[in-house]
Amino acid sequence: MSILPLRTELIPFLNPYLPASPVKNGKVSVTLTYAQSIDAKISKGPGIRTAISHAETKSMTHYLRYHHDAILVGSGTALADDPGLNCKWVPANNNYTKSFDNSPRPIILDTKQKWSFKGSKMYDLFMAKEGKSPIVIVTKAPTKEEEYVSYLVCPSDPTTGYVDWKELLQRLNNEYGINSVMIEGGANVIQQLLTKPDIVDNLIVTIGSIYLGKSGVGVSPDNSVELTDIDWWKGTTDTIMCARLSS
Ligand SMILES: NC(=O)c1ccc[n+]([C@@H]2O[C@H](COP(=O)([O-])OP(=O)(O)OC[C@H]3O[C@@H](n4cnc5c(N)ncnc54)[C@H](O)[C@@H]3O)[C@@H](O)[C@H]2O)c1
Ligand SMILES: Nc1nc(=O)c(N)c(NC[C@H](O)[C@H](O)[C@H](O)COP(=O)(O)O)[nH]1
Repeated sequence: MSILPLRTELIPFLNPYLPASPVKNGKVSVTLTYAQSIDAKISKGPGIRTAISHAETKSMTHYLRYHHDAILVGSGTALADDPGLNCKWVPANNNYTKSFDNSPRPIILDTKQKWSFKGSKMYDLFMAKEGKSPIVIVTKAPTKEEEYVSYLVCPSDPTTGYVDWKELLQRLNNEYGINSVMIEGGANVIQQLLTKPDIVDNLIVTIGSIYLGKSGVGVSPDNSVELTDIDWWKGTTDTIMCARLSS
């Protein structure tokens, strides 16, 4: 399925929030982005793929993907949404460029190896040369290894079971040459990162005109979080907020 043309005013609006090039102080540039309802839910319920945003802001997502080396989601999102994580946006006057070249490298945080590449939308796109193959983050040597998948073993904190974001990003930079990562969810990943201004460089939130109700999956950080460098764009049914987490 193709995407709507990008609304032209989104280009100057997003420009200050795109990854720094070249990277600043050797730090991998991280963009945290997601779509939420008016009541701060990102899906109708656990594991339910839910359309929140208008097609014009979906095009923005693909434009953002074009500007990042990699795109990361948690295993919950990979399992619930079966996302393609490729890039369908092409620069104007460039009919030649292929989705494969423009697409970021998918990264799946799948410490328990619950997700399979084979049979996924990502796999079909990779086979059609319209998307890249994933890097799967595991915490110990993988119990099964799939063809075309790269496994990155990152030790985890024994109490939380989580890998350390700084270390993970450093390894992605050192071992895969990744300088920028767009993080698209889901709830668990977003919650962690909303309180990490040292990791997240830019925050881009789409707010759709819908309430998803009490059984929806919400995102709300453990502590209050202040934002800086705030800007808003208003589309047909959505608004987009770009900001930075205050440190
Ligand atoms: N509206 C949106 O923009 C949007 C975006 C993405 C997902 N979603 C929705 O979010 C829901 C999924 O969210 P979720 O919270 O269940 O799952 P998630 O995608 O946040 O994945 C959580 C899993 O990722 C792994 N993980 C997370 N942080 C880790 C860390 N630091 N170290 C190691 N492993 C880590 C763990 O295995 C954890 O169980 C789905 O309903 C999906 O539709 C919505
Ligand atoms: N921008 C946006 N609007 C939404 O309404 C929504 N539900 C998501 N959700 C993000 C989530 O990660 C999705 O799974 C991927 O956006 C799907 O990605 P593909 O199009 O398959 O590549 N993102």
